[in-house]
Amino acid sequence: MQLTINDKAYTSSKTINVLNPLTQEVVAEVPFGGREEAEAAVKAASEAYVPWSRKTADARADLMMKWHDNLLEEEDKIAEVMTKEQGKPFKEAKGEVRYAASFIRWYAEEARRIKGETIPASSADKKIVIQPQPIGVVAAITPWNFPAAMITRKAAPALAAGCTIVIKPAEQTPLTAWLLKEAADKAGIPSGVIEVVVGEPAVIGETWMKSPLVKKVTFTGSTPVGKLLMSQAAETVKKVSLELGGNAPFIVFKDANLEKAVQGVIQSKFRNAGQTCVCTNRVYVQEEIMEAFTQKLKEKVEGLLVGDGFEENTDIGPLINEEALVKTEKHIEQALKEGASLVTGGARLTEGSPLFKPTVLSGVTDNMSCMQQETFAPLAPIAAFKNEEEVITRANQSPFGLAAYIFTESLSTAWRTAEALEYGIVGINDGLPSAAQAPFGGMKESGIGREGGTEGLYEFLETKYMSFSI
Ligand SMILES: NC(=O)C1=CN([C@@H]2O[C@H](COP(=O)(O)OP(=O)(O)OC[C@H]3O[C@@H](n4cnc5c(N)ncnc54)[C@H](O)[C@@H]3O)[C@@H](O)[C@H]2O)C=CC1
Ligand SMILES: O=C(O)[C@H](O)CS(=O)(=O)O
Repeated sequence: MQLTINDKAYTSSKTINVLNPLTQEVVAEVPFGGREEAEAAVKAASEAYVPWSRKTADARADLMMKWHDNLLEEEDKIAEVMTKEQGKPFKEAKGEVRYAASFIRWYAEEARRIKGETIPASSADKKIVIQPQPIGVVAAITPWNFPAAMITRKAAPALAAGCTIVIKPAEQTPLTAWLLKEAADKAGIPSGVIEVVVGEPAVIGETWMKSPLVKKVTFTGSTPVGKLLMSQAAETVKKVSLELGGNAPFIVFKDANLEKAVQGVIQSKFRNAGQTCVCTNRVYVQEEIMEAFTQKLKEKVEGLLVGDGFEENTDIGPLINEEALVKTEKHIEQALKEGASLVTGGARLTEGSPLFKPTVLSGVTDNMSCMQQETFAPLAPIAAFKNEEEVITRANQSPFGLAAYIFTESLSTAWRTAEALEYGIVGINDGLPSAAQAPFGGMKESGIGREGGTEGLYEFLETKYMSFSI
């Protein structure tokens, strides 16, 4: 695959192999850039910034919609590449392409509604006007788990605001990123407005964080890397948006609709083989319904098909790498050693396989690693709770605060519990709350800022006011 920066081929002679996580086969060999490529991308984005920001909102929006249309036209092609390099089932990959495109559409519409306002001045001879302005060149660093949507969730609001953007995709999934870039080029989005650099994470990251041309950094990935970028941003006081790790509690009250609650666990736990930052990581079930809920969940989980993402009925594909599999095995082993019980699953499909059986543990306690840490795998540990006050306290006992889920048929219970939970996203009888129009993001160490919604647009705008003496 020929990657370019500002329409010029990489100078880096280094390459990496993109591997299929299911088969370990080489999907493609791609150039692996470093400082030179990172600097060239920022230079191109900086040169493209003034012309792009001076286009009318309509002009930017029209080009964005052409990009949107190109993605939908190439849905199958992009999804096929995504399944090959990331492993998610093809049907999920197609859904991700549509989800990714939805951010472009939503922000193309928002571009036309970036408004200022006037403020009544304290004296008759003054007028005060607020004028939102684009922040400038944006640097985005994105993860492997959503190779398309995590790019457009950053690039779409940035372009709508009038910014240009340099993007470093995860080294595991550069091909999807490149297809998005090609679709943008085909839409007529000028060179330099979106630049994609595949290469050394630490080198590219440090180059962009040190560059005075980069005004904003937006990152989705692990909390440790997010903290590093935040510290690097301090040197030039860059604005940061961080979407980091999670540890989502899924709370099932005794009055919950059991069918809905079980379906909610399936949706929020096993999507992308449990490799999403909003995946349920802890299931809390009120003790009165523990037996009925666990049995129903066991039956549903055992109906999930683990296998090759290109098989039509596959529900769960491979984990991204061996490290992820070993972490999952350790979480299960430790829980069982400390008294938890295996309800279903608990191992790889076969010895050494990258496929992990969807697993449910019961009798889990809060001190276990599978409850304390983000497993990022198809593991659902279940713990019992007695009452609302207790479960809220336990659910909040985490340094993370991204997503949480509540299943109950009582509006009062739902409202009280949702308000008390320290999480940026709360699904109430809903296991799939993410949407382009909603401000996605976390509290505490799950991140800073929001992506999606109008809030997501303002992450790429500076607020300026002008005071006129008339
Ligand atoms: N919030 C989310 O959606 C995600 C959370 N995670 C969490 O992170 C854990 C580890 O996953 P990884 O893929 O290893 O995440 P990671 O944070 O290492 O990688 C995410 C992105 O950061 C880049 N990166 C890594 N080190 C960097 C550095 N020093 N400077 C600049 N960029 C750097 C990577 O190349 C990739 O593009 C997962 O198990 C999960 O718990 C991972 C991916 C997405
Ligand atoms: O980072 C993630 O895991 C995604 O943001 C999850 S979602 O947006 O697809 O819900």
